[in-house]
Order: sequence, then C-alpha cells, then structure tokens
Amino acid sequence: MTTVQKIKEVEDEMNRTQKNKATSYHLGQLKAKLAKLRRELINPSGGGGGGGGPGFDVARTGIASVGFVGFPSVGKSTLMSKLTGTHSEVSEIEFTTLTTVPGTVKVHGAPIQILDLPGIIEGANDGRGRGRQVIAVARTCHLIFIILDVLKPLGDKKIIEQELEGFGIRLNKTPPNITVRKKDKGGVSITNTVPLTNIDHDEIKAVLSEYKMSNADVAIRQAGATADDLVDIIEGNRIYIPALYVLNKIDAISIEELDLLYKIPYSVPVSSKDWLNVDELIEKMWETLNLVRVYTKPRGLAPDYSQPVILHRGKCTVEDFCSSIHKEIAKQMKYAIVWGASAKHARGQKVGLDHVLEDEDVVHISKK
Ligand SMILES: Nc1nc2c(ncn2[C@@H]2O[C@H](COP(=O)(O)OP(=O)(O)OP(=O)(O)O)[C@@H](O)[C@H]2O)c(=O)[nH]1
Ligand SMILES: [K+]
Ligand SMILES: [Mg+2]
Repeated sequence: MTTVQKIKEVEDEMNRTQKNKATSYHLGQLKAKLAKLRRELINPSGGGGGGGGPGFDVARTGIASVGFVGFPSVGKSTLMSKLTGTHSEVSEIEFTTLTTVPGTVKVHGAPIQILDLPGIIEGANDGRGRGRQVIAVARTCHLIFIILDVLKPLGDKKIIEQELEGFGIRLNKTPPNITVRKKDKGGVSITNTVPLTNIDHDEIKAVLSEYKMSNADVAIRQAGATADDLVDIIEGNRIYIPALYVLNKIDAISIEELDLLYKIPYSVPVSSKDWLNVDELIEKMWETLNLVRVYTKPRGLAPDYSQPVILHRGKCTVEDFCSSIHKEIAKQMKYAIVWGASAKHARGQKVGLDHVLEDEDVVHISKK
C-alpha cells in the first residue's frame, strides 16, 4: 500500500469513529498515525518530491514574500501581473501557470516579493499535479494569499486549507502552548493550567504511546487544546504562516452577495480584472506582514524618510537595525537615540542595542 492509500485508510476510519469517552484513546492513536504518514509525504525518505525542485524555488528578493495559492483560473496571475507589473501568462484555460513566477511590489517603501504559483487541485499534497512543489514554495513564504473565485463554491476554501494543513502549514495560528518533556522513567504525567475541554487523558496517552513515549511530562497551558495540537508539538516541523483570503472576481456578483463575503474572517473581496478594492488588499497585506519601518537620522541632519530600513516585528531591536545596515555597525555603536513610538519622551531617548523599535521610529547611531 502506498502512503497516500494508508492516509486514506486512516482518514476513513477516523470519519467512521464517533468521538466519545470510549473512543478517545483510539482517536488519539489515529491522529498520531495520520501525522506520521503525512510526515512521509513532506519529507519522502527516497528524496525528491519534497522541496520546490528546479524552476519552482526562485531567488528570494525583497524584505518578505507572499505566495499565491489557489485552484486553477481563480485569477492568481491576473492579480500578480497587475500588482507587480511583471508579466505572468493569463488565460481562461486551467493550468496556464506552470512554475513559480516572481514579481515585486513596493508597499510603504518596502519591496515585497510576490510569487505567482501554478493552480493546485484537491489531493495536491498527496502528489497530484504539481501541488506538492507549489505547497513546498508556500511553506517558505511570510504570507499566503489564498485566492478564491467568488463564482465557485465556497467549499473550495476548506479544500485549499486542508491541502496546506496536510503539508504541515498552520494558517493564522500561533504554536499551541503545550510542552512535552521526555524522561527516563515514571510514566506519563499530565498537568494543565486550563480546563481540558477538547482533549482528555486517554487521548493524550494514546498520542504519546503512538510516538513510543511511555515516560513524559505533558503540560497543557492552552485553552481548547486538541489532540491535533499535541501532535503538532510532538512532530515539531509545523510552519505557522498568516494567510489572507482574496475573494476574486467580485465584478461578476451583486452587492447583496458581496455583503455576505465580507463576513469571512481574514478575507478581502477584490476584482483583479477591474482593480476593485485592491488598495484595501495591499493595506491588509502590509498590516499582516507586520513589518517595522525605521528611519535613519545622521548627526545634525533631518531623518531620511525616503529609504526606511525594514525589519520584521519580533526581530526589530536596535541591534537588528544596525545589522541590516552593516554587520560592523553594532560593534562601533556607543549608544543610539530613538524618537517615535518606542521612545519614552518626545525629545528622544538614549538606548542600547537591545531596545525594541516600533514602526516609523527614527534612530540616530552614535559611534565610539
Ligand atoms: N470576471 C473576472 N474575471 C477574472 C478576474 N481575474 C481574472 N479573471 C479571469 O479568470 C481567468 C483566469 O485568470 P488567470 O489569471 O489566468 O488565473 P490563474 O489563477 O493564474 O490560473 P492558472 O495559472 O491556470 O492556475 C482569465 O480568463 C481572467 O481574465 C476578475 O477579477 N474578474
Ligand atoms: K488560467
Ligand atoms: Mg496563473
């Protein structure tokens, strides 16, 4: 039996099994089994098939990358071409785009790389079509645009999400607050700082036993944690990426239908063809990328607002700022003066390398 067939078999059994007290051990086992099988698809032992492969993994430029994922002919290339000014073939025929097509769009002074990708179909992460290569590229992006055609069934959204999830991508999620520590003896002990509403001790033990962890301390600090969250922590190779749902072709629907679309979380309705609401999409993209612009102020001169240094939130200390200009600057710095949201006073604050900067701060580096 192939891995794909084995996965199908476990999924069928899960669907047949009702969740209750008597079945939770069994369900826990099945969830762990499924994750282990899926891992074989993400990293095939025979090599090949896992990574982007030739032609798929393009050179990365700019400060962040956005990957376009969706079924064929939803309008990925139309949007990418107009957004970046880079040509990517458009046609009503499915599977027009056959490989990664990169382009760049500048937003608030930051060059953002846009990756137009081939369309994927259901079963993509099991190796159908070029789906695996497409999803492998998506795994490396800072943001995923899931492009949907509003004229197609909304169930398509769920299918695309499942394809990405099956490949270890977690969308608009943070890593579950669960720790699992292996030990030499003493069996399994479970502590929880929140009530266990979606997982019970049997399920936890079943998951651990499936991973041959008979001695371990498990601490659950996440409300609503599930067996899938526990599996994610044990598997460890999950990638947490923000996603926006781009609901394309709104030129072809009524205002009433459009109102309903606005209720979908993380979504932006647009028409790539008629350039409707694309400005809102660009603004949402900017917010979701969570970038920090920092302006440099040389001694005695006004800040240079034309060329911000762009940093990623969570990696935006004065030291990160220095390193992104030149690797020697941090060593030469005596202190920095910061103006803006991260500074305590309007007249500026003297800070060191570990000071965390905010968007649109102005920084002066004073050298030794
Ligand atoms: N009405 C309407 N049609 C659109 C819109 N955007 C794209 N299209 C049409 O949809 C068809 C497919 O567009 P593409 O940009 O090639 O779609 P794609 O997702 O890149 O397709 P593949 O590369 O084959 O996966 C073309 O006929 C486009 O003209 C839109 O906003 N409104
Ligand atoms: K197409
Ligand atoms: Mg295309």
